[in-house]
Amino acid sequence: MTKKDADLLVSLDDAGIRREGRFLVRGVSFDVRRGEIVTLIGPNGAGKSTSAKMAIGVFEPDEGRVIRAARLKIGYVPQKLNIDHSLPLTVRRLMTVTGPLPRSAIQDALEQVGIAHMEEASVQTLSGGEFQRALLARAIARKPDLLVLDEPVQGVDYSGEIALYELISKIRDRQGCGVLMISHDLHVVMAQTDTVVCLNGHVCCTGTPEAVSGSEAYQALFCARASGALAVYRHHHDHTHLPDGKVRHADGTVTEHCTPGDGHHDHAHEHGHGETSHA
Ligand SMILES: Nc1ncnc2c1ncn2[C@@H]1O[C@H](COP(=O)(O)OP(=O)(O)OP(=O)(O)O)[C@@H](O)[C@H]1O
Repeated sequence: MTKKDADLLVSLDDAGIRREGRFLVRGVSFDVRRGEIVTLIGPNGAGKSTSAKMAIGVFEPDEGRVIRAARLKIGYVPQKLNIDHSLPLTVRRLMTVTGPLPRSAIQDALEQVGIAHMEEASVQTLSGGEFQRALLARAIARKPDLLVLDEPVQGVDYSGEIALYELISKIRDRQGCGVLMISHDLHVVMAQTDTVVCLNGHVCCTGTPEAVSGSEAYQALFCARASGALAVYRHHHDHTHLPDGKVRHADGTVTEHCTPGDGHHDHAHEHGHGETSHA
């Protein structure tokens, strides 16, 4: 990597993907370092999965650059996993479908995610939360440098979501890996995230979520979401997305779209994410 940073795992610099004559995403820049949790948020179709796939090398950028650390080991939890439900598949087998693993590595990974007792269970019988844990175990079993999770809380209830994000944070602490997560929703991931990248076809804003300290603040966050109130995090904007999809710039001009050149305010302000017209 050219960036002089021993902990840097992956770096996207103004990266974009073009398909059929249009950009799915462009102007995407962010870094993931060892020990850091970076969360991509944004509405459906915002380009979160596409950006994550650029980060891990599934897609090569059509513009800009993506650099990865040499010999980077990646553990990936995809958004969807098509499992043929007519075939019996145990959790242990799920762990090894993409390659062999020593039994001790399987057991250690299942233990880390809290389902060691389910090694012989059939995948079809797992609850949503248990299934996500099994996928997580599969991704961490080979001790990746970078763990990439596309919507890790699908099919998981509310308290299960919090438990899963806490688990991901624990895995980061224990394995010292970097984590790139995708979420629809900042509110629940907020407490476990170091950096948030808000996407809407491009990077709208990047920032550090407010530190959530102690159980009281954590509760407040939980209630804030339940009541439809807005979580607060810091970021910088120099343009506003209007409800009709147009973009109002700092100088008051309105354009059909934003451009990768759209930067950020030079002063921080607090912003309720639910209020932006990204969604
Ligand atoms: N291979 C492709 N060819 C053409 N369009 C694509 C391709 N892959 C994705 N898209 C489109 O690119 C846009 C971004 O998709 P992407 O899956 O990255 O969004 P996302 O933010 O992850 O959305 P979601 O929250 O719904 O998963 C969408 O409009 C999608 O339909």
